[in-house]
Amino acid sequence: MNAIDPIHAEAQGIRLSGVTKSYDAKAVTIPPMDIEMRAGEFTVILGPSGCGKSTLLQMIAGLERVTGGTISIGGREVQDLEPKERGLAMVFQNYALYPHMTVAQNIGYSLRVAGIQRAERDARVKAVARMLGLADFLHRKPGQLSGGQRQRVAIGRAIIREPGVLLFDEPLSNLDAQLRQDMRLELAELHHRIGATSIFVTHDQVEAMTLADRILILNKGRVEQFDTPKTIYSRPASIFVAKFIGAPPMNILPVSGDGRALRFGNGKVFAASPLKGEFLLGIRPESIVLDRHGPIRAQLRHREDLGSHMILTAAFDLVDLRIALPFGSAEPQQSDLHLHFPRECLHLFDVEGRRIEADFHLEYAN
Ligand SMILES: Nc1ncnc2c1ncn2[C@@H]1O[C@H](COP(=O)(O)OP(=O)(O)OP(=O)(O)O)[C@@H](O)[C@H]1O
Repeated sequence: MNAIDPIHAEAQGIRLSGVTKSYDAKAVTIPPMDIEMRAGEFTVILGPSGCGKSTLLQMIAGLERVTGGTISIGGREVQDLEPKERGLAMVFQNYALYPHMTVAQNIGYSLRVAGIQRAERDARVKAVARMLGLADFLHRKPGQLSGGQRQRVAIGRAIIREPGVLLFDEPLSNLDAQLRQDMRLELAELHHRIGATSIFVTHDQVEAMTLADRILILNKGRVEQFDTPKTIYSRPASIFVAKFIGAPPMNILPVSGDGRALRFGNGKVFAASPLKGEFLLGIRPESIVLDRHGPIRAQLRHREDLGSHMILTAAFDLVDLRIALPFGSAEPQQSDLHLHFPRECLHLFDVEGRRIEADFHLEYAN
């Protein structure tokens, strides 16, 4: 133990090979999955309700059995081991604290079970409590704490044994918006201090973008993309990812290519490109530029002022375009909008919704 960071874990890498899960013979919840999380990495699992986030986390934790495949932690196969034999700890959404025990007893519980001497236990409980800002509450019962303090106790209880892997299942979802934000920052800092490999399940894309080294996006149990927040945002691997990250979601426009150009907007806008067939072009609302000389025309239908920014909805060709304007931008004075789509902000997908890297540039026909 070192004097500044009393809790420091030996981080363990995690590897899933061909892991599958079926709760019953009729449906496959997780088709074969191969992923690897590096030692010390912070992975956020993100996806819509029912996509299998908790199932995946619980298989790693050992609370659900795998139907097939292997899970290794630190190079050791664990899929047949009990949760307590896997060298990990878990923090849940409902804190599951012992109500009759004090904060100190809750945090130190696993050390007591492990037969660690009182003096050492007390010293470690105090160190963890200091780290989590709980030093003044050690003698209180969970019922005398706020939601955020209770969640810190649950985290303290998880980290005190210095697990190589920490698993979080929506730990912040019961907290109000301000507390969520504070706890998010605390968790990020804690992760850096402890150094454990962390896996965090959430519905919240802001949590995912701010906490993760890499985000694992699941769709019906399949991995859509597993990459850094920056890459997920700037080079989404599919329309599913493109629309899942970012609010309002990315605009998607049908385009068709004749081998020389991709045309959209009644053929008035085209992209010189050798692609042939039907495609989908994506542009984020915040990437569209209002520009008096912009060659793309759209009809303003609706505006929503959100304080920090404004969202315009405008009819373009057969779709409604969403346009996000930062706070302080000049508001359009008429319903006839002139827009510009910067080339570097355009994404191209095939009709199945998979990203295509293609060389093209926009041109306009008058
Ligand atoms: N014990 C179970 N028995 C049968 N089916 C289950 C069981 N647990 C989960 N499922 C099913 O497996 C699928 C994935 O569920 P899971 O809870 O992993 O999703 P999730 O992404 O965590 O969802 P949410 O975000 O709503 O918590 C769902 O279709 C769910 O109905």
